[in-house]
Amino acid sequence: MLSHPKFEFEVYMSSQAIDFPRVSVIGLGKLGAPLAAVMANGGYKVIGYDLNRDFVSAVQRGVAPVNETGLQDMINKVAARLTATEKIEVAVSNSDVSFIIVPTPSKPDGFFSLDYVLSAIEGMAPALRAKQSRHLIVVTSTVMPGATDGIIRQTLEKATGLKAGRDIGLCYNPEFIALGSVIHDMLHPDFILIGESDTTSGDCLEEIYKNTCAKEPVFRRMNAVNAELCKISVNTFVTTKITYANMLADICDRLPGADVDIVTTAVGADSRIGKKYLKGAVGYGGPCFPRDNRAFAALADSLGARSDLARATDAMNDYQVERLERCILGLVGEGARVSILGVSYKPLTAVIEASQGLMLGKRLVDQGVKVTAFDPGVATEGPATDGWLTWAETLPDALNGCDLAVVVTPWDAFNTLPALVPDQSKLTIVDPWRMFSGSEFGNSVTLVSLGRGRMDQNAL
Ligand SMILES: NC(=O)c1ccc[n+]([C@@H]2O[C@H](COP(=O)([O-])OP(=O)(O)OC[C@H]3O[C@@H](n4cnc5c(N)ncnc54)[C@H](O)[C@@H]3O)[C@@H](O)[C@H]2O)c1
Ligand SMILES: O=c1ccn([C@@H]2O[C@H](COP(=O)(O)OP(=O)(O)O[C@H]3O[C@H](CO)[C@@H](O)[C@H](O)[C@H]3O)[C@@H](O)[C@H]2O)c(=O)[nH]1
Repeated sequence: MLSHPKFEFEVYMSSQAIDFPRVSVIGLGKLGAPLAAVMANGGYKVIGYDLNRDFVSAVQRGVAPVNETGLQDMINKVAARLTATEKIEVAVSNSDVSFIIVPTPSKPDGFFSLDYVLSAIEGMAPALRAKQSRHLIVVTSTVMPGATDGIIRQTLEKATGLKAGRDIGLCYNPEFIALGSVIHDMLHPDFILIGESDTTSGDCLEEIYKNTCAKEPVFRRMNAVNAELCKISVNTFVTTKITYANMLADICDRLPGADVDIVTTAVGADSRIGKKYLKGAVGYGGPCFPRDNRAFAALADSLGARSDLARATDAMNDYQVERLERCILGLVGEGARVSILGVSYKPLTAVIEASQGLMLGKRLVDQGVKVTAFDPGVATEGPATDGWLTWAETLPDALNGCDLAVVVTPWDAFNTLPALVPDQSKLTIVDPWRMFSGSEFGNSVTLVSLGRGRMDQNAL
């Protein structure tokens, strides 16, 4: 269902196996499964472990346990070096380095929970205690600043009787990957972030990445708390940048003659700012970005520091759904039929966590609008919405009989819209990503491009 662009990982595949260190990956989910494959691709012998037996069985059979671009192709190539086990002690005793990549869900106070990480460490402890050689534990899950050298270290030392940094290595080593391009991002990282308990552990990780990345990456090595703060800072900074572009788009909506793309293209040409993640459109979603500013603010609160910027970014991101809703309600009346095109949080993924499309749909339904949704990447039965939403199986079905369609996720598939809209039907298309210029559609279609000032401000 999802299109899989080809990445050039084939040419980097190590031709010979590297006997040492052997790698285990604890948690074979959206991040862990690709990491296991990339480590095997770099030449390492890799053994995976997951509580989910289906994932273990999939890896044992050479099948990708999660849907990620290029993952199955890579698993096919590295099958001889990649295996999995249902026993955590087998994973630990057959490896020298363990990457822990289990969930760290947000708690109501904004902090990330360590329950899964600590439970994984406790599960590993008997096998770690029994080992004759020094093991390296690498926490890859996103954790709060202070966690690795705090409760994680204490739990590890208590459960194993080993001293971290002396008898056993402990590193924090988060990945900067985006879903849909995880393998590409792992092979071509901007930098590798290592928070280390000791130089030997940091050196070991550095050596691993020299073999697994497509070319020698930039390394940033530091203590764990700096690395933890760095990870969450990258995400909060980038979300603030996206939000800045969205704020400009909102202003441009209301400013006749203004065009947010022209403004952000020029602003992004300043090398201090840069053009990436500067598209004024809809709010950001997904499993990572929306929670990071809340965690950052919670951290600042706990320390007595101010976090106005993180809170403002979070609040402004919430406002983006309201902005879209207001625009749509200004264009259609109660009882109208609105189609939401795209509920995945971005193209090329089926993930619907913090989906702008679903949040918009709920708000519109609450206002008496009849809402249908379609997404090229989400299963045809649609997400569980307790029936408040009608799910269309195809794009033509979604357009059939609707008064307004809004492109919330800019899937390439929506470029076919002009060819699908029947000439005679009256339809308004709201285009926050400015995929269309207007000339593609016949006279029966009203195109509302957000982020471009219009003389008609009724819809805003
Ligand atoms: N997905 C991303 O884009 C992304 C990016 C950067 C960082 N992260 C971070 O990586 C971590 C994992 O995220 P994910 O998206 O891979 O999650 P996921 O839910 O897709 O996968 C986690 C896996 O861990 C397994 N698991 C849970 N407890 C376990 C245990 N005790 N032992 C073994 N396996 C266990 C689960 O069964 C699951 O398969 C989180 O901290 C997340 O914040 C994710
Ligand atoms: O100019 C942009 C770029 C992205 N987005 C939105 O931002 C969200 C996140 O997109 P993306 O960064 O592609 O995906 P994620 O998989 O969420 O990855 C982010 O979150 C991960 C988990 O922390 C980090 O590892 C990555 O570096 C970080 O990019 C999506 O809703 C996008 O639509 C925008 O709104 N405007």
